[in-house]
Amino acid sequence: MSMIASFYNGKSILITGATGFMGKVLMEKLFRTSPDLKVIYILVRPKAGQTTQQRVFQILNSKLFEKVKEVCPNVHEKIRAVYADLNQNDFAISKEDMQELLSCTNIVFHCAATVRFDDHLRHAVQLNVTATQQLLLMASQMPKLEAFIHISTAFSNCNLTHIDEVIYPCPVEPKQIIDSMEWLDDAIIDEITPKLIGDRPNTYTYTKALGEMVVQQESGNMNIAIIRPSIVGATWQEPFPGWVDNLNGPSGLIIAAGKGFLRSIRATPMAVADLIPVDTVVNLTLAVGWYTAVHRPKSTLIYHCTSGNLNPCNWGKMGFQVLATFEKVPLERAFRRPNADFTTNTITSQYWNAVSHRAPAIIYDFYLRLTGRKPRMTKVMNRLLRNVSMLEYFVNRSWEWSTHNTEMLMSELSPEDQRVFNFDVRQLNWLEYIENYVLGVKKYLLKEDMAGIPEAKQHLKRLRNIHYLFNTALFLIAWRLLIARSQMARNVWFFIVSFCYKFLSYFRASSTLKV
Ligand SMILES: CCCCCCCCCCCCCCCCCCCCCCCC(=O)SCCNC(=O)CCNC(=O)[C@H](O)C(C)(C)COP(=O)(O)OP(=O)(O)OC[C@H]1O[C@@H](n2cnc3c(N)ncnc32)[C@H](O)[C@@H]1OP(=O)(O)O
Ligand SMILES: NC(=O)C1=CN([C@@H]2O[C@H](COP(=O)(O)OP(=O)(O)OC[C@H]3O[C@@H](n4cnc5c(N)ncnc54)[C@H](OP(=O)(O)O)[C@@H]3O)[C@@H](O)[C@H]2O)C=CC1
Repeated sequence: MSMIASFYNGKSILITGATGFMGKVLMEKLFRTSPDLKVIYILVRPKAGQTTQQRVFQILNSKLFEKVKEVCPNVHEKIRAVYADLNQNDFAISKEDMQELLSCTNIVFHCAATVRFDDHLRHAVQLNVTATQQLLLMASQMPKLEAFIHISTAFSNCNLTHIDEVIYPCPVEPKQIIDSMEWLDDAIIDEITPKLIGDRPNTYTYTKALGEMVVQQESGNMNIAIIRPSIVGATWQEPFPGWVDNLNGPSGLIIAAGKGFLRSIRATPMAVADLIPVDTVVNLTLAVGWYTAVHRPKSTLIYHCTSGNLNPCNWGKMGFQVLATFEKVPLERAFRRPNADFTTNTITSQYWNAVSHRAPAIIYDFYLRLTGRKPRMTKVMNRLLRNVSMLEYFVNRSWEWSTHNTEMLMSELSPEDQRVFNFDVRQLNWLEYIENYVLGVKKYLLKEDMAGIPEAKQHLKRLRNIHYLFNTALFLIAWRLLIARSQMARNVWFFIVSFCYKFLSYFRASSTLKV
């Protein structure tokens, strides 16, 4: 019997961010491996016209939870959706709910965050720093609390190249930042944001670093641990390979590439692509929850959940495998044939953006106008290129994360726990994982039917013919313009034509002689 699984049985667990990518996989695994847990409280806000209950209902009835229903048929009764908005004071939780949470919770998993790179500093601080502080305050009033697990990111210190499992302080104290956000207006915040984030690329990584400082400062005598995953990707094994449901990280780029919108990127092919499957992160998180509660380490331990130092893969290999999978399993209704040119040079990248991205969009919009439709491709392309430029920082650098605590924890697990809560990324076969990732993007994210593959392949053949036709026409027009203007070009042209004529005459004569 798994020690970790039995540890969670009978427990009341509080999860923030349970409606997010990682939160859903965390809940799924908990219910599947510890079906006798007491209750999972999740802090949920209404969203997109759905009440909190409707959101939970939708999650529990999704494909991800199919296996859970077999092992835990009463899963609906074991999940308690608590109305909460982490942007509000006391999270806008009702008094009764708060009372129940404070008196019953044994373990807290804090996953909620804003992961947008371009979020306004005020909002990013509110969610990634202030809400973390408030949640810690709540946790400190929980008499039955055994462990508080905070999910951070391996990129919270991406301004460094070698990162240890320690907290690196930011120059300005989080408390000062929180206070200043209350009285500074947006214009001033915009002005000071670049100075505050310093050599970090965005408000996300900066506020996640501040969040870690808050955890350290407010830990009191609670058992706390911090997990730092790198770029979280689709599931590797559980509950089935390739599950993914949002566009963050590489998923959005995989779609953009598969649909032929994005055909080149400023990326370093040899740079380490530090991807980590979401089920690996969840397994480590549950193991850390158990270890922190049972072994009560004296200080707050930080666990890097990364792949680069144990089983490195690079962006070049990843891009190649993504394309190879699209050869076999193309996406439907592609705009152009998929391609992946990686360039490290800014000028070359701008050239490809003009030729490979903007020009086809303009031509397509022209065609839409001609056929009486509203042009839209240029707008889509500009937005895509803006979003891609935000990711470029991460695909042109390599980082080294030490993983002593993660490896120590692995060695502490029984063979059964190492199997059930496997986070040993050395066993990951990248080519297989990427292929499943691409298939998962097609099936679970785009909801495309596998029966449509022959039609998708046919469509790509048509696109290839259009491409050849277009290039031939372009060449002929360019050549015609050139020979109209240059004597030299005319001489070359007559030389080629007479050479071809002589060659053909000789060929015909020699074949006649043979007969
Ligand atoms: C040559 C081609 C190369 C490709 C080859 C194949 C690819 C494989 C090789 C890959 C090479 C490159 C891979 C790059 C990987 C990048 C790594 C990223 C590094 C992460 C490091 C940090 C890790 C973390 O800790 S954080 C988690 C990651 N966070 C993110 O990824 C956030 C990034 N996203 C954003 O910041 C924003 O979403 C942004 C700026 C990209 C988009 O903002 P924008 O304002 O343009 O859009 P929205 O208005 O927000 O949305 C428009 C529309 O889309 C819907 N939507 C947005 N996000 C999501 C989502 N995550 N899931 C689902 N839907 C989403 C949104 O609802 C809107 O829909 P509407 O219907 O219009 O409302
Ligand atoms: N994805 C990645 O590549 C990585 C993620 N991480 C970290 O992992 C954690 C989980 O990330 P991930 O699952 O990918 O992120 P998602 O964006 O998928 O999920 C974020 C979660 O936070 C919730 N949330 C956001 N704002 C509020 C609010 N005001 N009130 C209540 N809930 C709110 C969201 O709820 P709602 O559904 O209502 O919006 C959602 O459940 C984060 O801490 C992130 O920093 C770390 C490294 C990489």
